[in-house]
Amino acid sequence: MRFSRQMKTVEEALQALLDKLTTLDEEQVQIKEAYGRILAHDIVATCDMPPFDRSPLDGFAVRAADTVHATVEQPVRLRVVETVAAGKVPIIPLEAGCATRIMTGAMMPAGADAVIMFEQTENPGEISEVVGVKRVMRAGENISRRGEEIAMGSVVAKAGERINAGTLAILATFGYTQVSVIRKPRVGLLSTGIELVGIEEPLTPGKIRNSNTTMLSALIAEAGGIPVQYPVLPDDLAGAKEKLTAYIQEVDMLVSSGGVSVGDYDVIASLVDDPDVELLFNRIAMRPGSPTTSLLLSGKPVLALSGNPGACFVGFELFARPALQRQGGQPIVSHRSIKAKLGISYEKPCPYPRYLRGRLATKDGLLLAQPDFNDKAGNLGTLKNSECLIVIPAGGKGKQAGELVEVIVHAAPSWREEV
Ligand SMILES: Nc1nc2c(c(=O)[nH]1)N[C@H]1C(S)=C(S)[C@@H](COP(=O)(O)OP(=O)(O)OC[C@H]3O[C@@H](n4cnc5c(N)ncnc54)[C@H](O)[C@@H]3O)O[C@H]1N2
Ligand code: MOO
Repeated sequence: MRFSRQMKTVEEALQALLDKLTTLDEEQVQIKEAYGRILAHDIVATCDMPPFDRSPLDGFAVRAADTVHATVEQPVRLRVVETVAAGKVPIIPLEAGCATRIMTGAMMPAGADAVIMFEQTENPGEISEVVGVKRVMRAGENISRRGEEIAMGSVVAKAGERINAGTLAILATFGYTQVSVIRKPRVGLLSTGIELVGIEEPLTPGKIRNSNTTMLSALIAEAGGIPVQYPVLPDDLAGAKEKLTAYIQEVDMLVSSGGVSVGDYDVIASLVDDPDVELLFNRIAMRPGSPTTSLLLSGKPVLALSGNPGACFVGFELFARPALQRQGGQPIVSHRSIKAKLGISYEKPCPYPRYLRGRLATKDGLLLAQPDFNDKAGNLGTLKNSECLIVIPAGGKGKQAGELVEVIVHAAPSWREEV
């Protein structure tokens, strides 16, 4: 059975997983802790912005009608009745022949309908009881009107958006001290295999250090989840299943690495025929990571990635990140691929689509996708350089430099310029 199961395409497998996932519930966080979180609801403006008519300049609030004869040679002289600083309320309504000295951000006095900047008046550096206006003003000129940017009640940020510095400026301006966000998915992390030793342990023959758990913890945190690390799974099926069943009660998803192929000690693989699990997929038409498996245990998802670090990384990007995005209420980023020109020919034949790690670069202003040739599934030295997955379609020919390829961007591109 384990050797004959039908393969799903990457798209079919991802859909099968996403179909089983729902967005988690919401929680309230203080605005100080909200950076990077996902909004659970639309945010509405609680007042107009600006909240009052204000001056965008340091200058004089005037009545435009008073300035119709003003010229540089013959300025119109107005009596200065008051000075208004930002934060103060003007008390003297402006009458004909008068002006109010006004600072940037200060409230407009009643009766004024324009602001002239200091630089367009006589003796701009001087504080005097009379101001000489050197040009004609239009009614409404240089006034930021109440609500001109944002009207009270309008939606200023949408559910599902990630809170960034700009969102925080909006929340602060509208007086939100707390905000409802989607709870972060708790992701249990497991690895399998008695060859694995801890980072601090010495290497003895046959052993390697467990690098996947540390790598996956970072990827989970980066994707908005909370990694919860569990001990390496025992390599007997009954023991492993018991542990998995206990761990999954404490988290929203389990992600494991290793033990999914057809080896004698592949405990996750042995679970796929278990009547207590609902198998979503097992073996995918892709390279690397074809043994990637997913199943539901106690109704919650287990995503079993390949043990090979390169395949584990690619499997995370293609399946775990979208799954976390779905649970975390975010848009599914891998559904949006872009097209770029392949920078270097990739001619390795492959019966399945190949997801090459790579990076985005520019040459003469054009976008290039540069594959990483150190792409054996067991290699890990260049995982740190990956910012995208370049899709090479199945078939014997691969793709030539300059051909358009599909690219799934998973990290902020560095846009290095190729020379
Ligand atoms: N007869 C077959 N053998 C294999 C097949 C196959 O189809 N038929 N598929 C190969 C492919 S493709 C892959 S990928 C691997 C997947 O193996 P598993 O996911 O079961 O992983 P393991 O066998 O446990 O380990 C593979 C490799 O990765 C190392 N590893 C495991 N865990 C970690 C970790 N946490 N940190 C660092 N490195 C880890 C492990 O020592 C192995 O070297 O199977 C092929 N075989
Ligand atoms: O997933 Mo295995 O990498 O496909 O080598």
